[in-house]
Amino acid sequence: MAQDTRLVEALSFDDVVLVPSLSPVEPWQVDITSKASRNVRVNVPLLSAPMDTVSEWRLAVALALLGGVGVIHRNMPVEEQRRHVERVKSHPVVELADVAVYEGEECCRVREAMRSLGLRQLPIVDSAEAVKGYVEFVDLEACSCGTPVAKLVKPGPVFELGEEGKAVDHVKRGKLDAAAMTLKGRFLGTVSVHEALAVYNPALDEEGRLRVAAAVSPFDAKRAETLDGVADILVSDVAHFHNVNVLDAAKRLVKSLESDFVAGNLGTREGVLDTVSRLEKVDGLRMGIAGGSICTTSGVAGIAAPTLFAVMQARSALEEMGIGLDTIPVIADGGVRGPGDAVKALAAGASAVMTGYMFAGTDEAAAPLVRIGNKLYKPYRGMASRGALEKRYAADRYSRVAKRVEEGIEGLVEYRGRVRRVVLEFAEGLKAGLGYAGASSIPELWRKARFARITSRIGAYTGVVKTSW
Ligand SMILES: NC(=O)c1ccc[n+]([C@@H]2O[C@H](COP(=O)([O-])OP(=O)(O)OC[C@H]3O[C@@H](n4cnc5c(N)ncnc54)[C@H](O)[C@@H]3O)[C@@H](O)[C@H]2O)c1
Repeated sequence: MAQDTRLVEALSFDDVVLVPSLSPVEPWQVDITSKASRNVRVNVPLLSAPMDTVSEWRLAVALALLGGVGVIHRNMPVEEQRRHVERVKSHPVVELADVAVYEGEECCRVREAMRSLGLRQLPIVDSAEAVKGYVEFVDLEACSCGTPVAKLVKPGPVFELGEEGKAVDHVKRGKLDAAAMTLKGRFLGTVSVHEALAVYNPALDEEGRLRVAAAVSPFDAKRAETLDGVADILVSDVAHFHNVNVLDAAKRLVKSLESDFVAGNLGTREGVLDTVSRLEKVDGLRMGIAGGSICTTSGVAGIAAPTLFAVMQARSALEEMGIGLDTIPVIADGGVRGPGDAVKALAAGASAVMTGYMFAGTDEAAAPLVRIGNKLYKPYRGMASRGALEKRYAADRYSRVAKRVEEGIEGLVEYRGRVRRVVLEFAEGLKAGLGYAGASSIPELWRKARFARITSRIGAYTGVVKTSW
């Protein structure tokens, strides 16, 4: 029977798994650096979605310090959006870490990783994350006997080492500035090897400033002009980029742009072919329609391009045009609940994932904390929800009303603390995933990954109520 082209298969994250492969790498050796757009490298392939409960300067700073990129939302006047972008660009690049003390095998791993990354110092911060000093491993060779030698290289009011006798010993036996030791402060705990390393890898531009992106509508030339050259990336933020009017507007818009331009959202191979062939400049593709946890487009309009399917479609289109996945990076946007979904998106051809949900409950997300009973939450809403649309029309006189229907909901997500933990756990999950797939980098994952269809959900997330994370 001839295949009915009116019915294609659109896979989403829960329809597939990646199958394990012979692996030449340990998870901690996996390189997860990637690209957010043609000219913007990231150390963690993670972008925050331009949503008004999520992405403002505070989250964008925290995320860039951790190696990803925040996309400032456009639900505000353009001058205000530009101030958010500038605030990120002018933020000091301080590497954040708590006090780190390493011993034995762990120390050897730190030494190895610090060497490979060319790192020489670990900072000490207070609870407000102000840097109080730097500890340097001056004799890394000493690791094999389990005794890293620490030296304070930038004295300041440091910390009281308290009952952490180990730390005191190391520091005393080392070359820590004695004067600094007597100052009162607070012991701030320890971090794992990976935490210490991840926080040392901020996403920076050529001038050493934090990377940041900003959302724009292709119809809003003034916004794009105001943000061009200030934000590293301008990210198109419309539900249906594959619309003749949107394409025409984007065609005019990109002509004079200096910043990278990411087109989207797109969901199909045809959409990508039309976009890349019509626009002079496409530096990334934002793929996925209706996949988000707060998105109701599929219910309201019967339309969806599930994120995994959309990434696969982009990959076929780029292959058809002979364009490398590394040249026009694909961003998987919508429905990414954690690193497992992200590994699948990357394996399908994405260079990075975009999420609002994973960040919505963090301290740094734009919405205020809400207490209900004895539990803490943060508001989270779709950008096509009633509240978000009302705010947009009120704040932005250039907005046009194209539809009179809501395509998103407003709700609450559980508070989940600092964004640092979310990103570090995410990075560790990715490394584990690539390790299972036998890939030491994302481009290798593109080549090696094998998917399998599954007939029902497997493993965890069934029945057992999680008490952590
Ligand atoms: N990623 C998603 O799945 C998704 C889905 C819905 C909305 N959203 C978000 O919600 C916000 C509002 O999005 P928006 O695009 O609806 O608002 P919008 O009013 O900014 O629409 C922009 C343009 O996109 C085109 N367009 C949008 N929906 C269309 C449709 N159904 N048919 C034909 N053309 C259409 C029209 O030209 C419209 O003028 C944005 O931030 C958007 O990213 C995202």
